[in-house]
Amino acid sequence: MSGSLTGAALLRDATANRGTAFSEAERDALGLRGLLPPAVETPERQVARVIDNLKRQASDLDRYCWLMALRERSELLFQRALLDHLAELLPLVYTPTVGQACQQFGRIFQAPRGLYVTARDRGRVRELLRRWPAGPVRAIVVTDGSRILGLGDLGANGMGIPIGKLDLYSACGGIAPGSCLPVMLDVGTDNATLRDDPFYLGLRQPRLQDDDYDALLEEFVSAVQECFPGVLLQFEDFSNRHAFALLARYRERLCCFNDDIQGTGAMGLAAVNSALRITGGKLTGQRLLFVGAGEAALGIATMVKAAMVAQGLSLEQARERCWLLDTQGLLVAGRPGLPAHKQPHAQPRAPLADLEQAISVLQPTVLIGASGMGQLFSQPVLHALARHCERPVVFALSNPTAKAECSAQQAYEWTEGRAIFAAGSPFAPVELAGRTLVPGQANNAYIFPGVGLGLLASGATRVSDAMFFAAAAALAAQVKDADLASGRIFPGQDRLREVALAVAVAVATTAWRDGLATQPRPDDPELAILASMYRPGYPACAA
Ligand SMILES: NC(=O)C1=CN([C@@H]2O[C@H](COP(=O)(O)OP(=O)(O)OC[C@H]3O[C@@H](n4cnc5c(N)ncnc54)[C@H](OP(=O)(O)O)[C@@H]3O)[C@@H](O)[C@H]2O)C=CC1
Ligand SMILES: CC(=O)C(=O)O
Ligand SMILES: [Mg+2]
Repeated sequence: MSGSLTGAALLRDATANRGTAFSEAERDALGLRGLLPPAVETPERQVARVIDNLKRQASDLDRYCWLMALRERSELLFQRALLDHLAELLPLVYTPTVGQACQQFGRIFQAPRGLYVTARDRGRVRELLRRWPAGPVRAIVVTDGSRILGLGDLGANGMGIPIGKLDLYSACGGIAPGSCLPVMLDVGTDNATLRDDPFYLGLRQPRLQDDDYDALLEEFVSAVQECFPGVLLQFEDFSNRHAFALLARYRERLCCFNDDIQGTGAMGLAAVNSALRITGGKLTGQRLLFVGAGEAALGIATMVKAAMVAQGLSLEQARERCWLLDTQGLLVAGRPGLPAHKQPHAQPRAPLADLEQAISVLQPTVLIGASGMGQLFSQPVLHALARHCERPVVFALSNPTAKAECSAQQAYEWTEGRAIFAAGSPFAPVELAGRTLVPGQANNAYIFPGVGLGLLASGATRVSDAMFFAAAAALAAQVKDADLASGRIFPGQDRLREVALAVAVAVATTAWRDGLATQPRPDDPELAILASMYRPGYPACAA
């Protein structure tokens, strides 16, 4: 309960309000009688009303708005509905609808949420952070809005992403919403359409560059360390112009990680390993072709190569099995202007210009799209893949749905139902030749909530690569034979909380093993972490 609030003030406090679930006794003790309709309802009945209302909305964006408005009335009911209907509501608070919400952010804006630190706040960032009213902050998700899903630079509209990611921290990772802080670093936007949009809510100026950008980031991270000691900082949807450099700069300074590089890396490694349980192949025998050579692709390629090396290949041999293609063609050594983050992935061979040619020549067994470009996996591309590979693995990781490199229907149809398909955004099962094929959702949502929980449970001071390998193994171990039998390489979204617990135990165990923890190791880590997880319960009021 929020302090000693009573009466109308209590009903207006979103963190404390339970609406019609206040009991008869609470209504008397808290001065609520007369301010509520007489029915006393169970949380289940309240959630049923939420679902009923959502069904009656005209569009998913309307459903998103309805849920955000609900949260302004009762955070508890919002969280309860999300937890009880995770698979159903995930596509609303997360991809794909959150993408639309970000695009329309200024139009659908109802109430501020989270913290805005802007280019104009140089010199007073600490002051802003100290202004945050909610309880002790344990987890921050921060973006600068420069690469929101596959939608590009959305400036301050990108705030929908940290909000959505933190909803999953609570619903899946069991981290209390009151200790989660979404942050928008508004450094301007290079999206001229947005800057001209009358409803745009961010700074109408070009993005800060170079030293000015770095100085604001430095001030922000220092202020975070000072104001919220021990906090976990997740970098999200920064463009690759800064993402790799920021990770390198800060990973040894505080407990932080980049979800798009590292979280996606762990998810991708687990996804490939799960798919191989269907094909019966070995990781060291695969040839992977990534379309895209940015954060997601390089995050996965780095982890896959390390896993191949751990299984006996030399780094050189592992490198020869992972090919990357970007807007300039295949990543080959000696290509002029290769940025530092791409260099370790370039291959000493003649360039190949296009995807179809690359497939014919390299004959990949695993094709991974992380390009942010919808429909790149055309019919000829998937035909070429299926020609040389009996069970091709096809991951269309780009979000939201319209940016997927192909749909589930296309992946199955164009490979005669032989593909093992998963996508970043959810796709419905596909009926083909009398079979029902169930695509998995290959999204870092299967990793980051558990990583966050494990880091906080162990009080980790730093986030290590070993933690992401442990997270990948824990996720892969959660995949059941029944999932694979339907073609789905990950557990259903309704099991995301269970998955997060398993990932958290693996991450925390790594922190305890490697001397990165500040919290004592409990006798039974799984039981202790489970007990620590937030549940949107309705305890009796201290009346
Ligand atoms: N499913 C999941 O869990 C995740 C999905 N994603 C999604 O992946 C996508 C990419 O994200 P991220 O890696 O961070 O973005 P980046 O901008 O870092 O990388 C995009 C890459 O795609 C390349 N590319 C763009 N168009 C083409 C094309 N036509 N042909 C070949 N390559 C192309 C770019 O080439 P160049 O380098 O030459 O510009 C770049 O290398 C986004 O849609 C995002 O939503 C991201 C993280 C997690
Ligand atoms: C899933 C995710 O992090 C992305 O698409 O950026
Ligand atoms: Mg992201």
